[in-house]
Amino acid sequence: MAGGQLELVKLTKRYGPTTAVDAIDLRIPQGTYCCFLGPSGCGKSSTLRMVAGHETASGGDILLGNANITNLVPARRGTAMMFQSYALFPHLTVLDNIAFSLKMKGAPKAERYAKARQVMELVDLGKFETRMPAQLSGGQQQRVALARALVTDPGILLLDEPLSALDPFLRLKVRTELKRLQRELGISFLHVTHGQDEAMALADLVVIMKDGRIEQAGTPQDVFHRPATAFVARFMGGHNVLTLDGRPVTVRADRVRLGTGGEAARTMSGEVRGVEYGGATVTVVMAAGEAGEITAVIPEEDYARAPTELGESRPIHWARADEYALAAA
Ligand SMILES: Nc1ncnc2c1ncn2[C@@H]1O[C@H](COP(=O)(O)OP(=O)(O)OP(=O)(O)O)[C@@H](O)[C@H]1O
Repeated sequence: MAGGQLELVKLTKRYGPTTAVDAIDLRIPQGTYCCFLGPSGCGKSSTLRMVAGHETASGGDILLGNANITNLVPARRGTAMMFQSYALFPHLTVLDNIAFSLKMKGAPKAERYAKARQVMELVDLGKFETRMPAQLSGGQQQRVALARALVTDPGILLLDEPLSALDPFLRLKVRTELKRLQRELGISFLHVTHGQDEAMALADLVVIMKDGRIEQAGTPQDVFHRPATAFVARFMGGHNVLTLDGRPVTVRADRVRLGTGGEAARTMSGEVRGVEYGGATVTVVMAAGEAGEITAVIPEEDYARAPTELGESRPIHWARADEYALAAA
């Protein structure tokens, strides 16, 4: 399947009185790894389910390539979805689980198995073809689910929290594998996640949602270095959101330093409220009067030269060039 650009135009989902997705516009070029990020209930899954066709749109359009797929049945869209629960058939072998959707499409047996084996190689499942799902580890079951979604040659792969059931070690490993697969296949992946780190590591395009709307869509560098709103800055973490000279600004925590700065810096006094050792860095939380609470993340060797005491008053500073103006709330 060619796939092509995915475009959401004023896409809306209402459940009774609740507007879960509020007229969002988004363009995702072909071959993009796109992560949807946001707090619980912001509408990420509803958006994904509308693209998959598992949920009807209450308004707006979904365009894939040259086709308007808004009202097509899921099997006709050229999309495939990998579920968090994997949803494997317990009584079918790995090979039959993966070949199943081709059987539904009426493909002859030899063709289904050849295609299923090709996809199994892609996700490194070759030696498990005769196993039943119960005889596989969680990570292997997940690869079966992934292969099953890919066997129909989708133009877009949709993944709803695909890594959340895995332990941290496996999560990192599968994350790398997903990225490799996406690059190899050249199709877009739309991946819903709660994890900022996961989105930063995987995405070409990060879409941050809040209350059914897109708060910001951009590269990981865009959303981290240039958060559009206080919400994005706080949600991505690593930022101080402050009111300076009467306007909302953000200053990255790793740009704040202890001590007095030069002329190009803004220096203020803070009282040390907390110190947390983090290995390569030390996090110091200061109460800075009207500016509010300021967090500084300092390289360990800098901190070791002038350690702080709780309750102590200390000057802190940062370069004015590191202040980034936010849109007013
Ligand atoms: N089938 C449904 N019926 C009624 N309300 C629903 C339904 N599904 C979702 N909602 C509501 O729509 C809003 C968005 O839900 P959605 O599942 O899209 O959010 P989400 O960002 O994916 O959340 P989470 O991260 O918790 O999965 C929520 O307020 C939710 O309660």
